[in-house]
Amino acid sequence: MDTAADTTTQSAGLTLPAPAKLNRMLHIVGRRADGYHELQTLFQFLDHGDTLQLTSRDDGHIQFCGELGDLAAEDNLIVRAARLLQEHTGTTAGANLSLTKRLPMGGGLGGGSSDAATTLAGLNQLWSLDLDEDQLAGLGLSLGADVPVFVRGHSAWAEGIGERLTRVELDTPWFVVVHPGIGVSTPGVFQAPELTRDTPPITIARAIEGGTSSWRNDCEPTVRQLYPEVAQALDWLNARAPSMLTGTGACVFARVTSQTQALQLQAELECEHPEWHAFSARGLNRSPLLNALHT
Ligand SMILES: C[C@](O)(CO)[C@H](O)COP(=O)(O)OP(=O)(O)OC[C@H]1O[C@@H](n2ccc(N)nc2=O)[C@H](O)[C@@H]1O
Ligand SMILES: Nc1ncnc2c1ncn2[C@@H]1O[C@H](COP(=O)(O)OP(=O)(O)OP(=O)(O)O)[C@@H](O)[C@H]1O
Repeated sequence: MDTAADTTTQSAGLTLPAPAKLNRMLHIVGRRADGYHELQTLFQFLDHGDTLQLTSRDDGHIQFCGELGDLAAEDNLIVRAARLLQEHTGTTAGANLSLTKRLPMGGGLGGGSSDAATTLAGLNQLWSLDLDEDQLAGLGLSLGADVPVFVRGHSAWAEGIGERLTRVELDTPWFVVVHPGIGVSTPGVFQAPELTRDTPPITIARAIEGGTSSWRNDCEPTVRQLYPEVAQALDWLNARAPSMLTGTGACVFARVTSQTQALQLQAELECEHPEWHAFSARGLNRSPLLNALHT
């Protein structure tokens, strides 16, 4: 039994958050030749998300443990991020990666992208690789367009397919986030003929000066049409507080004025709609990942 080695590995471990994101607004301003859509969006983090435990091992093996349904290891963004870092740096180190999954998969909260970013940043530290933020964000982009914002860890205005980022400061209200218990297909939404793809581009200043009451998500009308459960959740929330879709859904979120109001709304919702899942969380302009890495 290799107790001494286990103890050493344990003491070198890290426990890090992989927070959710919200798209506080999302405009589709065009479509590229490869079919991907050009977006303008405001990203903000939530103080709610997954937790990843990372410990180093010296046999080069990447061992994952966690509940991700029937997702194959080669599709798991955590495993892919770890292998990408190994290939890029040539390190001989391996890792045990253990995930506590709280964010619904494919919910528009960016859980998979956030897990990947936490893996990149955590292993960079654990393996003493010394890659800088730009290098990690570049690697992250090859895993998914939403990964760089989680690596950089600041609220951001994003353009392109979401990879051109400008840091911003947004209001940080409480939110009630609701998953209406169904899965939304992101490719399906982006392929829908009725999707609005020609919103005129605006400047960051105009987006921010317009304020929360002017923010909307161009995917919302299409998602409402394709998924009546999302429409029902939005209508229920909108009757009580200003509410929107995040990403392509399925999650929707209500902006409220206090934690008390958030918890009251969540309790009312859980009573009337036990088939939906809800949580309350506060908006953050700095990701809890940055705080955890720099303490
Ligand atoms: C819409 C956002 O939620 C905004 O944060 C994200 O950009 C979506 O990111 P995601 O869920 O990681 O989605 P991806 O796995 O990158 O894309 C799934 C599919 O959606 C379509 N897609 C996605 C993003 C984008 N800007 N244009 C697209 O047309 C593409 O067909 C792509 O194959
Ligand atoms: N570690 C992971 N956690 C969650 N999903 C993962 C992971 N690795 C790969 N995936 C795949 O990525 C898909 C999208 O996951 P994710 O939870 O990031 O979606 P999302 O919340 O809709 O993100 P976005 O807002 O970027 O669209 C999942 O349906 C799943 O197939």
